[in-house]
Amino acid sequence: MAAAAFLCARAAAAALRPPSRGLPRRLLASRVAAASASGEGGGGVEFQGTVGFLGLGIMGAPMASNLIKAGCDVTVWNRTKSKCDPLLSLGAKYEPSPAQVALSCDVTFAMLADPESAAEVACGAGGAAEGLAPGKGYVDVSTVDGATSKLIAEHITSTGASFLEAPVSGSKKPAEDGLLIFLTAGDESLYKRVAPLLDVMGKSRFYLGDVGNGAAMKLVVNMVMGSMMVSFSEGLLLSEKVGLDPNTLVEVISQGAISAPMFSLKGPSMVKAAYPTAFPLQHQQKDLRLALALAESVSQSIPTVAAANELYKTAKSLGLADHDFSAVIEALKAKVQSSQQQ
Ligand SMILES: NC(=O)C1=CN([C@@H]2O[C@H](COP(=O)(O)OP(=O)(O)OC[C@H]3O[C@@H](n4cnc5c(N)ncnc54)[C@H](OP(=O)(O)O)[C@@H]3O)[C@@H](O)[C@H]2O)C=CC1
Ligand SMILES: O=CCCC(=O)O
Repeated sequence: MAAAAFLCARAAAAALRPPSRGLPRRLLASRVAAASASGEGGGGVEFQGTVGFLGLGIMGAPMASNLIKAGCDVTVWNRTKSKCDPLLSLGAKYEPSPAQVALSCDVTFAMLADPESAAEVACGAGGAAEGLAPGKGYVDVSTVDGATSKLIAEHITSTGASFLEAPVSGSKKPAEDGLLIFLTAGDESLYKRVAPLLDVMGKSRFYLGDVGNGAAMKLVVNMVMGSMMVSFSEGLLLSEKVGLDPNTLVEVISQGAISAPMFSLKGPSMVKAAYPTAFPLQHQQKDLRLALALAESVSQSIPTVAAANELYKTAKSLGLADHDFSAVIEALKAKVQSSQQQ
């Protein structure tokens, strides 16, 4: 086994020790490094091998970075090559296509924008499937629908490799801090094999059975989140309209039964009409679109989500696709303005 891979195994084992769970990741990473350097850290679960990472956007970059900082031997690829540079500075290797990453690594993770890009990177020309073979694993952590995930699973497993879907709950900051929540489904032995890596990048993980269940869980969580954000936006605007200070509303909400980290985190900047991107609005709208299709597939009506989706679509048409999803409040403002003009 390569020295770096061994270090990764020990780092991951150290990361699994119960007292370390929930610590700020930087502290954990330095603890892991110290444990490795001192020769401490035998026993526990070990990851044996090299790790590929495809897709270095808002989420993929910090996730890959945490693996590197934990001592893993990581090879990266991104469509826009310049986004690989910070990872290369940290010690990552580079390969010029998803196929070559998959060929050179034991397990490859993918964090892509949407179903189309996830399928293209896994199954398209030069895609990961071309580099996979028996004994290798492919873990798709992108948020996609179950049908896309099953399609990718079929391509991957037809090479003899194993497949795990593992979308994440948690945004940019939890990704940086290694505090994501993994919603996994698919090959259980691959799940167990990569568990040490998931524990470097996240604070918890769920194994949900067959491929499609992780995607479904993620879409249900995000449809609730998208509707909550719309309801919160309506409250902020209404409070202002009736002469209240929306900052006080944020504080009142934070102390009561509907308190949510999302409101406390995003409320103050929303009041200032600032939307620094953690979760791009276009991805939230994609998730609502996919959740609506999921609900349709079991003939369930989700009218609140349908209404929220329309607002995110309006926000996109206002040029806010790349802003944080909290910018959906601007679609409401536009609606209020146009109704006042009528
Ligand atoms: N941001 C968040 O808070 C969270 C996001 N997610 C989900 O994670 C996934 C990634 O999100 P995030 O990192 O925020 O998104 P970004 O938009 O920051 O990154 C998207 C990534 O996908 C790549 N990509 C897009 N289209 C293609 C394509 N056609 N071929 C190859 N690569 C492509 C981009 O490459 P390039 O750099 O070249 O554009 C980039 O690496 C999404 O599915 C999202 O829903 C899940 C949890 C939280
Ligand atoms: O998919 C994005 C989720 C963002 C979050 O969980 O805060």
